[in-house]
Amino acid sequence: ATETPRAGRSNSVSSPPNQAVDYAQKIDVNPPKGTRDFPPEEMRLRNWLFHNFREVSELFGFEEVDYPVLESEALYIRKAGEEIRDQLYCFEDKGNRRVALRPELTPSLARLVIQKGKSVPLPIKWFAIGQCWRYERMTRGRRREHYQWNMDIIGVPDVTGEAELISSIVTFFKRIGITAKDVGFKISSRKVLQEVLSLYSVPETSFAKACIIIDKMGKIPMEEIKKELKAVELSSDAIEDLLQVLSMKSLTELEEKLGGAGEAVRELKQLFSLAEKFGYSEWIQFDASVVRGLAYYTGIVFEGFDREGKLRAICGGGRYDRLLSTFGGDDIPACGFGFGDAVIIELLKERQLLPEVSVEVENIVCSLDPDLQGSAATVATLLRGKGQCVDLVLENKPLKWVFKRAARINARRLILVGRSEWERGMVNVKILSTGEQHEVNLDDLQ
Ligand SMILES: Nc1ccc(Br)nc1
Repeated sequence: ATETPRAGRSNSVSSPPNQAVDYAQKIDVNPPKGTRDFPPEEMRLRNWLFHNFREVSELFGFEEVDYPVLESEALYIRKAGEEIRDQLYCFEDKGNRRVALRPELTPSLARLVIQKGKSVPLPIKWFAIGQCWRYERMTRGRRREHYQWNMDIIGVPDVTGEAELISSIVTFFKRIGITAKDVGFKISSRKVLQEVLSLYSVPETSFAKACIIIDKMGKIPMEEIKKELKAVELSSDAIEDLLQVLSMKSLTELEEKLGGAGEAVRELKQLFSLAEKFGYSEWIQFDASVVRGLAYYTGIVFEGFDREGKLRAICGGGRYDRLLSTFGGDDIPACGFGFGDAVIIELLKERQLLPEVSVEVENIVCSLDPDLQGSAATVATLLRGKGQCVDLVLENKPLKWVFKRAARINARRLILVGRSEWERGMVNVKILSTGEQHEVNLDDLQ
């Protein structure tokens, strides 16, 4: 007898032939398109990743929060042409409410901060790990859900906020074995765009739209970028100037263009200076082409990238000083980032850095005599009471089957409850790695 893995569970208890059964249509056992199951091995890897997200967040003094995966659609109705808006997983519920599966966590955070109002003193430092959704035409075969780790600082206007957030991500990367040779952060500021466009009479409403268009650089042809920028009322001169600035990779170059008096250059210089103090200068670089694809960013923006250039952005974030006021809240400065659960795993695979997350159980307990099943339960409960993990064999199985299961679950010890030993208050303990076996008095078992 072996512990036979079964492709799909056959109906072990067959219904009696004369009983009418409704032959339900065989269901599709795969999860909905674009979504994932997390069977044990994948769940252990996910738990390992989230454990590291949590450990770093707590190391930085952040408190964990969460919000409903279902939110009012109104949280996401932004008119800047964002992909996140086009792919909103939204519908009308049975109460005729327009609702959406959250595509990101930041609007929920803004909603909760406003709800809490003065009852939560500033600065707020919250983190969350939540599943986010998009309705993507499956033609592109991309996922429709992912888990995002977010850290946000509300109420700190200085770039010390952004510097702290980048430090937390660097700390995370170091914890899991990623170095500055593997990844870096491209850093810029939307104030660069703002200061260039301020040289031209560009309507205020064009700014966010222009950012979303520019974020598509490298993803769609440059001619299309220019066409879309013209459509949001940027003149040809403004576009040429903008594209020239966006190609800049040095703060010196930027300062020559914008001068040193503006906020954009001053804040970026301050951030790079703080990076020295935090000790992560080798991880960051100025790159004016970084604007990120969310309309609400107003200042510093950054994204983590893999230096081999094979993968999509690993994480991204920035300052969003206007989001709370656009939701009717006070004018409170804020910054934060989002870090998805997919690209990082691809990167770890690429770098052979995936952790060993095998299942490990301290004890497997079984009785060889059907009359001693209860005694085995007593032994299991005694060990569990001492904090020991026990896999209790719940049916009368041959020893060969027990050994096979013990090997599969990586059990360290096999506790055998046999009649003659039990009558003497003893059990048989076998160390499975060495085969060493000895009798132990139940009172001494630990
Ligand atoms: N916003 C968002 C949601 C879900 C996935 Br997968 N990617 C991006």
